[in-house]
Amino acid sequence: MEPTTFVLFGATGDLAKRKIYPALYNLYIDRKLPQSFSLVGLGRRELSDESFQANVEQSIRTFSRREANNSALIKDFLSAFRYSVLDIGRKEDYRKLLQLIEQREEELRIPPNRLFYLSVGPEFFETIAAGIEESGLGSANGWRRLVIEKPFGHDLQSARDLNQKLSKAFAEHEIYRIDHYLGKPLVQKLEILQQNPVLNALWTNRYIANVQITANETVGVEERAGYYDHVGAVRDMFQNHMLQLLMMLTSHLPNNSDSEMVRFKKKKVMEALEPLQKEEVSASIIRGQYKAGTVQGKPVIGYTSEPGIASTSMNDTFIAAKLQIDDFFWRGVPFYIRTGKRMKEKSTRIVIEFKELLKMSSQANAEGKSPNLLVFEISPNEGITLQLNTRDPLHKGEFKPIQMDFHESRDDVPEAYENLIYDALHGDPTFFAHWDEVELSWKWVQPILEAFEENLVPLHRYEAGTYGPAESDALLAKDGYHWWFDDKPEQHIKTEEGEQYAYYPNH
Ligand SMILES: NC(=O)C1=CN([C@@H]2O[C@H](COP(=O)(O)OP(=O)(O)OC[C@H]3O[C@@H](n4cnc5c(N)ncnc54)[C@H](OP(=O)(O)O)[C@@H]3O)[C@@H](O)[C@H]2O)C=CC1
Ligand SMILES: O=C1O[C@H](COP(=O)(O)O)[C@@H](O)[C@H](O)[C@H]1O
Repeated sequence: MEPTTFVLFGATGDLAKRKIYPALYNLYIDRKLPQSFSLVGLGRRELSDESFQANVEQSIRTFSRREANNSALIKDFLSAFRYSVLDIGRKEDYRKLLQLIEQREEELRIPPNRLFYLSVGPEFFETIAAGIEESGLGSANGWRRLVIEKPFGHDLQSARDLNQKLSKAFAEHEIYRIDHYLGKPLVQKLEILQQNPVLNALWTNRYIANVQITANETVGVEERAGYYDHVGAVRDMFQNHMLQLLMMLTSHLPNNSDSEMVRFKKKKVMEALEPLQKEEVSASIIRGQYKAGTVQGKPVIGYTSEPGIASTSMNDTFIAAKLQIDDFFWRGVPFYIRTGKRMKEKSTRIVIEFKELLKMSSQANAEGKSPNLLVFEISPNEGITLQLNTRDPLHKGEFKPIQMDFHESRDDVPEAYENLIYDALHGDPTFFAHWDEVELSWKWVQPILEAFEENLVPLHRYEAGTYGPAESDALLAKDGYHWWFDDKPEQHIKTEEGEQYAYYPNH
């Protein structure tokens, strides 16, 4: 890998501490960092290099997925870290930064390949990009890359404005927009899995009845009231992570697709997504907000009682949607997507429900029948399960589902940020959000934002610790479906051999 200087804006912040330093440490342990690697951390706080390194050490000891207990390794890792005070609005600080970076590049005898990572609020993106451009930080004789965090805009117009400003300083191929769901190992596997001939043959409306994409969280608004109350589930999760999962699942990638092909195919999916009209949003979108309840045995307060949230807030903490992709492969297949806070369990998964093509010979035997399902468990556990219908000849040919399971041990699974930082260091944009996708996502979501704003969609209060409002179940029931796995205990069916695990609905 090419020698790199990693320039980290927001080096004293929460994201750096919880995600970026642990990811870099794990890459270092796996020998996946460039041989010549230098990091310059930036923030307004006055820190010496030594105290910055001590903070980074604390972060990796607390948050790294691998134990950080080898002092020699930690010392070597930290030796690459330097700190410089920089106020984003102060031009002279960029010139000072340039001097420091040039000095480090000279010491290490490395070319000026610079990765600028903006782990700061989006209100600073434009000023930083301009500061990099004007100071000469970005015009040396090496490559430069800009890694930015979400949120990318607040709506379609603000996203376009932001993109236009960034593109004054950086070309699209130099911009790496992080969507951490694209870094999750199983999401990355979707690219390859759908090219597998076994799955590829089934990946159409001929065999698939419906697709369900769920990202349920047990946490509430936490300490992020100021941010979350202005974005809600629709902007925080749906416009980015959920639509990215949809694109990754449905893009029909040809074998050996490169990043250009991945982007092209994802864009095609977004273009084929049937648009919503503002007035019709309430027919296919369910908006919810949690009230007090019990999550995993602990009583929790309702959203409007959370610190920093107004008692009159109409913000959405849950959204469920029915989408249709109008193309050759997916026409007629409903895609149900939901995400919410303060739900019963933490679970991100995709369920593919297959059509029942073979009629059961006798109605009696069809009792307990369940469709064939393919389940991608994305987090917290990673796995793939295929549930197939079969009959048990020993028991009057009764229906009996069997499961084929693959599960990854959690210790072996790299964190999303490890994968993404590694790709950015490598210059591989496959798992970053291209502007075309971001713009099309905002465009699709825009009528929902307006309908919410104008209160054209009812806000359903749901009890914390449940699976969201009943209207979310009704959205599927209208089509004769239900959300899979919403009630774990009923997933155990009793057979003569004892209790067996099977995927059963809660009704
Ligand atoms: N935290 C998380 O889990 C996630 C965060 N994000 C995104 O990542 C970004 C960073 O979030 P997070 O780390 O939580 O934020 P924090 O508020 O914890 O940190 C903000 C950082 O920005 C720096 N900063 C703020 N103002 C200035 C300024 N004027 N000049 C120089 N530095 C400044 C702060 O340094 P100092 O105070 O020293 O100046 C600090 O290092 C945001 O865009 C957020 O939306 C995205 C996904 C998850
Ligand atoms: O981007 C975000 O994601 C997290 C959920 O991420 P996960 O990896 O734990 O599934 C969410 O809590 C947060 O509100 C949102 O900003």
